[in-house]
Amino acid sequence: MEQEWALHKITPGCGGGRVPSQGQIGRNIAPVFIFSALLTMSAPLALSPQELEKQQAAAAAVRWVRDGMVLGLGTGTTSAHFIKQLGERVQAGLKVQGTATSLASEALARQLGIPLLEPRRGLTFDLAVDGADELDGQLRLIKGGGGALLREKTIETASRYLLVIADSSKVVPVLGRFPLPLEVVPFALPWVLDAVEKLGGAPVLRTHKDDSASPVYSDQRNFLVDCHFGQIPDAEGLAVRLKTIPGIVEHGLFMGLAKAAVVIQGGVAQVLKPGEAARPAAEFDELP
Ligand SMILES: O=C[C@H](O)[C@H](O)[C@H](O)COP(=O)(O)O
Repeated sequence: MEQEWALHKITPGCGGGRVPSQGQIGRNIAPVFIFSALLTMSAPLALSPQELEKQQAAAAAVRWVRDGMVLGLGTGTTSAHFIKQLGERVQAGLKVQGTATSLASEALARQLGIPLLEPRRGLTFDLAVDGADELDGQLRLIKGGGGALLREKTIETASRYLLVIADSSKVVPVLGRFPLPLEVVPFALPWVLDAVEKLGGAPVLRTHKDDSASPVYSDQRNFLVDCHFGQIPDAEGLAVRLKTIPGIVEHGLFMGLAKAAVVIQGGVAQVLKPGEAARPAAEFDELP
């Protein structure tokens, strides 16, 4: 299925192999529907400690959404918690509109009754809320573990405020533990792999977990390549070099975009801002 990646995440440091984040799910079943069903089942599901942290970060963020906001809706498991909680507020009367950063998030938002806006000239966003695969103290991000990096960077560049929501595992001193995702035009793949190796990376074409001959496609029908660079001390420099390689449509380094992050630390939702000490999210009545 085209959207299978929505429930699969690559595992840091293991050659781009991916694990289902909702258990073993058959490839022939649309994951959006499974995920939606899980979110709407009446019997409460036991969430793992990590899922509870994601839910907690999402709850802190949804508290700052106000009537009239135009929202960018992120992709991934943490964003799905946010969309679900936003949907509850919309059902309770909150007036917002949004554009989703993936077909999976769009389907979830639509199912929950969140009004959606199509891409158009001049459309900007008051607030984008999205997860991340890694973030450092300057709020540099690695994103794209769910394959949505191109739409995410597009929407988040058009947003006045990007708020990252993340569980405690996502904060790192230096980016690079998580392999850097690239979206690559299929024709260009061999030369992109050569060029990334010359930059010191170990690129791996993302394939389906149960069929390593079958590449994962992005929503744009491009390939996804996960690049192990080890620590990335000069993320800005690497981003510039990746942009010069023909066939790389986008890379998963997001710099200078996030205004703040809500991260769970010691069980408490903390606000991180670039280069500042953490403060409890509960101290902020409005966006930090
Ligand atoms: O392409 C996917 C996105 O960049 C996600 O926001 C990122 O992978 C984090 O996902 P999760 O919240 O599932 O850890």
